[in-house]
Amino acid sequence: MAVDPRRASGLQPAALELSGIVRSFDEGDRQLDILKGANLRIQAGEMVALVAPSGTGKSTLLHIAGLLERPDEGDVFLGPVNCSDLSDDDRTAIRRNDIGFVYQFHHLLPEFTAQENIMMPQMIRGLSKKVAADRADELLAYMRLGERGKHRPSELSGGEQQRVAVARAVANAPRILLLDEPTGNLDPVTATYVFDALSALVRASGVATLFATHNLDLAGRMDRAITLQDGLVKDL
Ligand SMILES: Nc1ncnc2c1ncn2[C@@H]1O[C@H](COP(=O)(O)OP(=O)(O)OP(=O)(O)O)[C@@H](O)[C@H]1O
Repeated sequence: MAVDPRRASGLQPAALELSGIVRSFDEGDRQLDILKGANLRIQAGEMVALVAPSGTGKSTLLHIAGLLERPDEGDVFLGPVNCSDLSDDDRTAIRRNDIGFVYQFHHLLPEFTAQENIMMPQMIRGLSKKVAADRADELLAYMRLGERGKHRPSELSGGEQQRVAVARAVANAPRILLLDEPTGNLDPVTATYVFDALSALVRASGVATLFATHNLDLAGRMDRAITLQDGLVKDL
């Protein structure tokens, strides 16, 4: 795997670093320049809120950080590894093993129970059913969902579904956790409850977390908040 020599020596690398990210989209006869050299560093165990108006590029930044898209220019480092140099197969392996995603809508598999949904990414990784089930039960208990493991998503409340989605995202103990409006569909009390459970998990696991939200109360409870302005990351 490609290790960038500039990162392998000297200062401890950030868990996630975006460097000079440029991304544009063609819209008919004009070009939308969404990211124009964005830089961002997140340390292990750090929780960073991304708060910016609709259409400024939050999802685009998360997709690039999560190796779902390649930028037009710039580099994404996970620790010392420059992911820009990697093949699509290597990027997929990193995405599966080292990065967790949570979206506004839970995207749980409807025909499987909460426990099975949390087992799924572990079994795709090659862990045994027993190991995956034990880890799922541990995460369900951590998210205070111990009684809900055998329920299907349709039998859970919105807040419970999102807590299962968080548990699934961290099932493989990722180094990076990316959340795109995970509480956007929840009432404020439930959003706070989901956030509290997530935040305890982040603190306990040391995962580097980037959390896009419009909820300023939640943003204020994270280590720091950033925004996107004119295609660049700025402190909020
Ligand atoms: N694949 C694409 N093709 C063309 N335009 C795109 C594509 N992806 C995003 N865009 C455009 O880029 C801009 C930024 O989109 P993005 O989804 O990143 O914004 P956002 O800040 O996450 O917005 P929201 O808060 O509404 O989810 C929007 O104008 C969007 O229409």
